[in-house]
Amino acid sequence: MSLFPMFLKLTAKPCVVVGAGAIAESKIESLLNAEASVRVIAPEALPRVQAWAEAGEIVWEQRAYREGDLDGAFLCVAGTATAEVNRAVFHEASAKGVLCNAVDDPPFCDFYFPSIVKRGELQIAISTAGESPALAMRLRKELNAALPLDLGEWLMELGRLRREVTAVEPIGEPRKQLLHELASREVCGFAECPSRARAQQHMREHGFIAADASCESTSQKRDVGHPVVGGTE
Ligand SMILES: C[C@@]1(CC(=O)O)C2=NC(=C\c3[nH]c(c(CCC(=O)O)c3CC(=O)O)Cc3[nH]c(c(CC(=O)O)c3CCC(=O)O)/C=C3\N/C(=C\2)[C@@H](CCC(=O)O)[C@]3(C)CC(=O)O)/[C@H]1CCC(=O)O
Ligand SMILES: NC(=O)c1ccc[n+]([C@@H]2O[C@H](COP(=O)([O-])OP(=O)(O)OC[C@H]3O[C@@H](n4cnc5c(N)ncnc54)[C@H](O)[C@@H]3O)[C@@H](O)[C@H]2O)c1
Repeated sequence: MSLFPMFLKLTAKPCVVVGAGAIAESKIESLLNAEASVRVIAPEALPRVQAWAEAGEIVWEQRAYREGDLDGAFLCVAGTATAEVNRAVFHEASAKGVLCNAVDDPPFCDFYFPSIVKRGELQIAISTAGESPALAMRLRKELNAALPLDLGEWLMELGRLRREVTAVEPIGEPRKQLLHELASREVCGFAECPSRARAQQHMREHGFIAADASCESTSQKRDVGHPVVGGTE
């Protein structure tokens, strides 16, 4: 099976989760992390789901699923422990063009949940197309242990630097080459931020900034040092 990988912007998008047990809870959490507008439909909910409802972070409708619940939804998760209910959700979703994941039931999924390695805005999503979720999990742990813990902070700094460069330097080969150079961790990881100095030198040479402009980035003040490798999960 050839799956199409993508990263969705879910902010404020109406998402429905049917079920509020352990499995649904983890899906609700990842939807909330993506700032989705989450509506949960389930007769019973775990304490964390109840707490989200009490805090107004989700809407919980305390009842069984019924047809029509997906009206206006962008995406849904069928996460009850009853395959028939999950499949009914999937069928309504298909009829209405709503993307659906029926947990652990591949024929009734339009999309799969991947294993995720996260460092700030950096996300690596792993899928085996359902061949082996256990392998996806193992690779997630291996990547997590191998990647520097401060990668997210460094990426934020890199993004800031990139915006500075793209604001003044027109699209073209020199800009592209410079951005590749800046994205080299070996360059960016040092306390003196030669990466920023390099960007300034480049922009000076091309007349975008005054010759005496100084470097005011936080990366200059912070000793980023050598990358600390390894997450614990
Ligand atoms: C990645 C992760 C994300 C998440 O769930 O959020 C995820 N499963 C995870 C763990 C996991 N799931 C299972 C085990 C036991 C070991 C094993 O079976 O291998 C473990 C490991 C464990 O729990 O230790 C059982 C299982 N899973 C599926 C079936 C049905 C089937 O295969 O037919 C069965 C058999 C059920 C049964 O026994 O009847 C199906 C799916 N599981 C998927 C995702 C989608 C494909 C992902 C991909 O593309 O690879 C897919 C297709 C649909 C979906 O649910 O989205 C998450 C790891 C998160 C992390 O990194 O921590
Ligand atoms: N718990 C696990 O560790 C685990 C691991 C892998 C797969 N799964 C699978 O994930 C699914 C859900 O597991 P779980 O542990 O979260 O189940 P659970 O029994 O804890 O929770 C089920 C939830 O579904 C709700 N529900 C039941 N009937 C409903 C209906 N008609 N309409 C709406 N909501 C309804 C319940 O109120 C409850 O909130 C199951 O298919 C299970 O096999 C669970």
